Amino acid sequence: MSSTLGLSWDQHHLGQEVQMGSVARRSFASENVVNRDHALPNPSWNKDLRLLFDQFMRKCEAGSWKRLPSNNHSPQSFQDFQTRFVDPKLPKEQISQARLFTRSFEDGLGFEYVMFCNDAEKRVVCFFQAGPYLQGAPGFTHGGAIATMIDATTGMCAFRAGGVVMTANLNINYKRPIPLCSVVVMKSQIDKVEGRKVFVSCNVRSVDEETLYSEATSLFIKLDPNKKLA
Ligand SMILES: CCCCCCCC(=O)SCCNC(=O)CCNC(=O)[C@H](O)C(C)(C)COP(=O)(O)OP(=O)(O)OC[C@H]1O[C@@H](n2cnc3c(N)ncnc32)[C@H](O)[C@@H]1OP(=O)(O)O
Repeated sequence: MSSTLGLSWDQHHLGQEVQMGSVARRSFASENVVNRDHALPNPSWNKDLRLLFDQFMRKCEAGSWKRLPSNNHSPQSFQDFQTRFVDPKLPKEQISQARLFTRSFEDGLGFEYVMFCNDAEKRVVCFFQAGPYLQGAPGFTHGGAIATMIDATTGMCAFRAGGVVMTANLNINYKRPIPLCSVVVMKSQIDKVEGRKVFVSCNVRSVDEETLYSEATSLFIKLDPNKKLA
């Protein structure tokens, strides 16, 4: 598959590391939204996801890896992005409705995941549990959902290395179908940076690493602060 997917920095991470379990309450338009950190265990996480999470939290204590928090919306970063790259005359109403696609499902139904980064090695690892609403072929995860998570993971990798980027190209080889509700390990790394181009690769494997589900390469472009996107 070759596609151009994804605004590939996660406007909700933006390099902020927050305390585990922290909950920020924001008044947003007329509604109050509990904007919690979704990259923490919840009752829908299966044993594999919890084990991987615990294993990497121990690596975080050792110092080389960092857990990346993840909220479903962030008015401030949205606004910063819009001010820098988007025509300010575009309608603002939709901002209050905006949610990060991958965090828009109820717990356990869609994308359950946590990412960890190792900035020194320019790597990001994502542990992803595909919920039942992500079905494609019966019993298996939809290819678009897999592409979304590859885009999110490689995008985070590019963002950590290069700042605000967008996906210009994403190529995926789907080698084995991913059983629905299973956990997979997505490992991404920066291959090279040429000017504004950031090349990232990614593989998706089973928890025991025996099965290679997908392989991907992505090209991200660092946004030019002097160019508007729209
Ligand atoms: C957690 C993650 C959240 C994910 C949220 C998902 C949100 C979304 O789905 S929306 C995002 C989907 N992606 C997009 O919409 C991007 C659309 N594309 C664009 O806006 C532009 O093409 C953009 C910003 C990528 C690059 O534009 P621009 O800054 O003008 O760069 P441009 O000058 O054309 O190119 C820069 C260099 O990259 C190269 N390049 C650009 N695109 C490509 C490409 N597809 N393939 C190869 N090279 C490319 C150019 O040739 C040029 O190279 P060089 O410097 O050697 O001449």
